[in-house]
Amino acid sequence: MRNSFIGKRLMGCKYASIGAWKLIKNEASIQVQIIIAIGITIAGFVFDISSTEWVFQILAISIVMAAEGLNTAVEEIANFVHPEYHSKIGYIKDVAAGAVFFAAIGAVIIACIIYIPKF
Ligand SMILES: Nc1ncnc2c1ncn2[C@@H]1O[C@H](COP(=O)(O)OP(=O)(O)OP(=O)(O)O)[C@@H](O)[C@H]1O
Repeated sequence: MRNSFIGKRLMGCKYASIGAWKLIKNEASIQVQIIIAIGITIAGFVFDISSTEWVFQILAISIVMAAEGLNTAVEEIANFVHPEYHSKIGYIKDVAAGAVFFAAIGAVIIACIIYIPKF
């Protein structure tokens, strides 16, 4: 079963869920984003946002968290392959963090479009 096509896909899901749990358990930035995601989800129920608004809100939360997870992986690789100071490592880390910044800006804009008209 483990070596079958479906077995390998199921094992992939298992490893991915373990990775997600490691991110939640070990990474402060992901923990902060989970708190923000819970807060904005409660706001979604309080303000009774539409199905379309839910879709964009869930997409924004997922994209920010996925980008943050990938940024963490890049940081871990960089620290592993070159623990000492190097300008290239600094560049790599800054560029990876920049990707999270793009996702976060998009999420803030989506939140403004959804919630500002409700006040
Ligand atoms: N080995 C290094 N060589 C050069 N610059 C580095 C190095 N490590 C970190 N930096 C610089 O310091 C910044 C912060 O690095 P750090 O590894 O603390 O990332 P961080 O985003 O603060 O991590 P975390 O999300 O775990 O708090 C990087 O964006 C980079 O500019």
